[in-house]
Amino acid sequence: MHTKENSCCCSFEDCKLTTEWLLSRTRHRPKIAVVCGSGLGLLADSVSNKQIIHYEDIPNFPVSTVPGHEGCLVFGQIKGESCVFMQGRFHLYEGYSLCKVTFPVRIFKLMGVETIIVTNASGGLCQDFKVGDIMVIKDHINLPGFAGQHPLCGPNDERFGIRFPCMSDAYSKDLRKLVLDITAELGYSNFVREGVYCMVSGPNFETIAEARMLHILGSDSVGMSTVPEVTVAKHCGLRVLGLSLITNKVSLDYSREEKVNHEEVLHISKMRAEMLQNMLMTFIARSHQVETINNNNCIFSNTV
Ligand SMILES: O=P(O)(O)O[C@@H]1C[C@H](O)[C@@H](CO)O1
Ligand code: HPA
Repeated sequence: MHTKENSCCCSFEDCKLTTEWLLSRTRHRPKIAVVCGSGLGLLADSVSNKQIIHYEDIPNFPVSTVPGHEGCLVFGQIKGESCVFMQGRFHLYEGYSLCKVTFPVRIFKLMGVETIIVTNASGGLCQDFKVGDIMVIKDHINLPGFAGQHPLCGPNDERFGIRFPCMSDAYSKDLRKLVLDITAELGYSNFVREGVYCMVSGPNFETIAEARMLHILGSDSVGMSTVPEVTVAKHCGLRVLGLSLITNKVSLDYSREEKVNHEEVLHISKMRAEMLQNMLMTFIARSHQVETINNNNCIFSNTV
């Protein structure tokens, strides 16, 4: 029987059960995982030798409830590199605990993944950003974490990672450099930026006063995901690349009339997915150029 309720399912044994289930159903052994943000499921289109497994069939996995998040794992290869795409992620505002939201990250680690690429749609706070820009995430602000909504709260299992992980280097400098080199080669530099992503819980978009506050705090973009996944990935020693598509400009000005909505977010994501896909394909093909350092605190690596 698969449990689909929102009980905590993140014990090492639960993760092991799900991992063993997946390993017994696929011959793919991915080294790279990609989390597709809102409307970005198309990123998995270029995968060859595809095998699709629906979340609802996977023991302990949550299911997607948000439009633009399909709800399946896509295993396969990109330019000979074995990868898995999460077409659809989980959010705190859906009612899932952060332990459920980040569950797939630990499964990827147990399956042997070394690098995770986390993508999202976000609102631009930096006044220089334009709709359609792609922001390479260099750092984040974990706003829900400040209020105790943190995926690592609770007993720490040392098999995943240490109690007090360092987050000052959560986004690999080497991977950021590689992706920036690739964007220059592709001629994309005029719409690729670097910046700080701030997570809010959602589900409402920000008030103008909130947006002004986030901007003053040093956030270049704001969204409702990514930070829990990145935190858990760093905790268990995965290398992280974060890419944020700016789908709307967040209003800091009471005189502006535009109003953001989810349909617009999905529309812009779909329009830009091809560019992001080109970046990702080249990045995945060349990611082995960046040496794998086990920056981890985690002692299990492939013990399943
Ligand atoms: O999953 P992501 O972070 O890409 O989704 C963003 C944030 C909300 O879920 C939604 C708002 O339109 O898009
Ligand atoms: N705010 C929060 N999350 C978002 C936004 C935004 O403006 N755009 C896309 N996701």
